[in-house]
Parts: sequence; structure tokens; C-alpha cells
Amino acid sequence: MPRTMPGTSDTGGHPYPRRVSDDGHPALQVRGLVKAFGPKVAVGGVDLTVPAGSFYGLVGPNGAGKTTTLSMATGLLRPDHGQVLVHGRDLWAEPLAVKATLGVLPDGVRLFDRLTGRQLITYAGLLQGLDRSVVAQRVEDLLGALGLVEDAATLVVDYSAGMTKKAALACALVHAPRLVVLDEPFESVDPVSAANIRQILAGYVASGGTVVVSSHVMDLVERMCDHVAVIAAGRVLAAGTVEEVRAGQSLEDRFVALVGGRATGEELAWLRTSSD
Ligand SMILES: Nc1ncnc2c1ncn2[C@@H]1O[C@H](COP(=O)(O)OP(=O)(O)OP(=O)(O)O)[C@@H](O)[C@H]1O
Repeated sequence: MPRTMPGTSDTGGHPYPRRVSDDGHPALQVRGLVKAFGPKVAVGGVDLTVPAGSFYGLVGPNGAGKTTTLSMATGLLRPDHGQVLVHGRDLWAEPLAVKATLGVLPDGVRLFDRLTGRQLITYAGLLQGLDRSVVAQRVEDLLGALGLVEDAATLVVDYSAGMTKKAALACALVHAPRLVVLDEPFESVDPVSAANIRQILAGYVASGGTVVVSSHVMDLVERMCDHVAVIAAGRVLAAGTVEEVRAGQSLEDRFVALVGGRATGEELAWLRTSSD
């Protein structure tokens, strides 16, 4: 069943204020993005249109180019070619102004991990130019929502992988951006925390925000997202609503059909312990 899009859904009762109506532009438009690392073409001409108010999944096998695409789409990595428009504004033409409207959870980027969790999120909010009292309130809200209150005074360097992910997510959300781009937000995160994060993101989308997530977990993307793009070898193989892309199959089956690459199981015969 198609999900109700923000703007038409009944969001009564949830704690997220409805955002100003969108400006008619997609939240994110990626046109002809290309990135090569030496001879390796990581992203070979990717086009994506992420409608405002959508929950958009980006899926693909290891090495498909998801992180490279999202890094270029969020101003972390300069494309060789192509254009990135965020709500109609050219990210690479006016990076500071556009980045202020973006929340980003990058994959594997070092945090200032000699700060405590509370300090790190506070620092992220202050860097975005928020008032100190606003930051203080939001930091406590985020620590509570993400289950980090007890560890708020612990140095981030001493956090587990999942706790670090949650602290980084809080940093991405503290300035209430219009678009959040999250690279593998659920990796290493326990099921209860993952459910809390999903709930936070669903509320954010219901209030008019836009979320882009990359994930390897097809079931999660199918349940959580209303749009999806399948990317492999640096190219988009399919994109659209989840219903369109899965075309009557489960998203996982469709993904395997599109991407291929299932091993036959014959390759590692030496690994079998029994001789028969
Ligand atoms: N800095 C780099 N230098 C050289 N090659 C790179 C670099 N970053 C990425 N690549 C290559 O580009 C390709 C795409 O990598 P990318 O990290 O974007 O894939 P991904 O889809 O995010 O993979 P995964 O699902 O495993 O995280 C891979 O072949 C990778 O080896």
C-alpha cells in the first residue's frame, strides 16, 4: 500500500511541528554525478530525484558507490562531474548556505571523540549557529530520545560503535535540517535503539522533513522507506517508489534479480569439513 505523503497525512498528536510547505523543488536532485579514484570509476553518472517529504532508501551491494554518491551529494567529496541541487539550490555553488539546511551522518568520518557525548552534540549545534539555550534543550532531548543520557558525560572515544553512531546521528539532527542524509544509520545499532531512531525519523518525515538512508537491510528499507534507488557498479539500476521498484516481488528478491552476483556455493569446497 502506498504510504501517505507528508502534507496529506494526519500527523495530529506527534511532537514534531509541521515544516513550512515545500518550495516545489525536490529535496535532493543529483544529476550526472561522476567520481573516479585513479582508474576506478566509483560513480559513473548517477541521477537521483528525492521528492520533498519522502523517506528515500539507497541500496546496493558492497562497493556499489553509495557512500561516494552520498559524500558528493552532501558536500563532503567534490564530484568530477555533475550537479547536486538541495531544494533547488546548487550545493557546490553555494556550499555554506546549502549545507546549513542539511543534516549528514557520514560513514566512517572521525568525530571529535575527545569530547563527551553531550559536548559533541552541543558543539555541533553551536557550529550551526544556534542559540546556546536552544542547543542545551535540544541536546537533552536528543540524548533522551537516543538513549544516551547515562553516557552523556562519557568521552565519545570510549563509546561502543552503536553509541558513536547515535551520537553522530544526534549531531546530524540538532539544527533541525530540512533534509537529512544518513549513511548506514542502523549499522551496529541495537534493535531497541533502531526502533527509536526509526520512530524519530518517521516523525520527522511526517512533519515535512526528507530523509535519505543507505542500508543493506532490504526488509528495513521496504518497511521504512517510500522511495528507493538500487545502485550497483556506480550506476542506478532502478529508482522510484518502493512499489514501483519491487514490482510485485519482495525488495530483496528484486534487488538480487537486478544486481545478480549470487555465489553458487561450489567455490569453497575445501571449507566443508565432511568429505562426503
Ligand atoms: N578514497 C578512495 N580511493 C580509492 N577507491 C575508493 C575510494 N573510496 C571508494 N573507493 C572505491 O569506490 C567504489 C565504491 O565505494 P563506496 O564506498 O562508495 O561503496 P559503497 O556502496 O558505499 O560500499 P559498502 O556498501 O561496502 O559500504 C569501491 O570500489 C571502492 O573501493
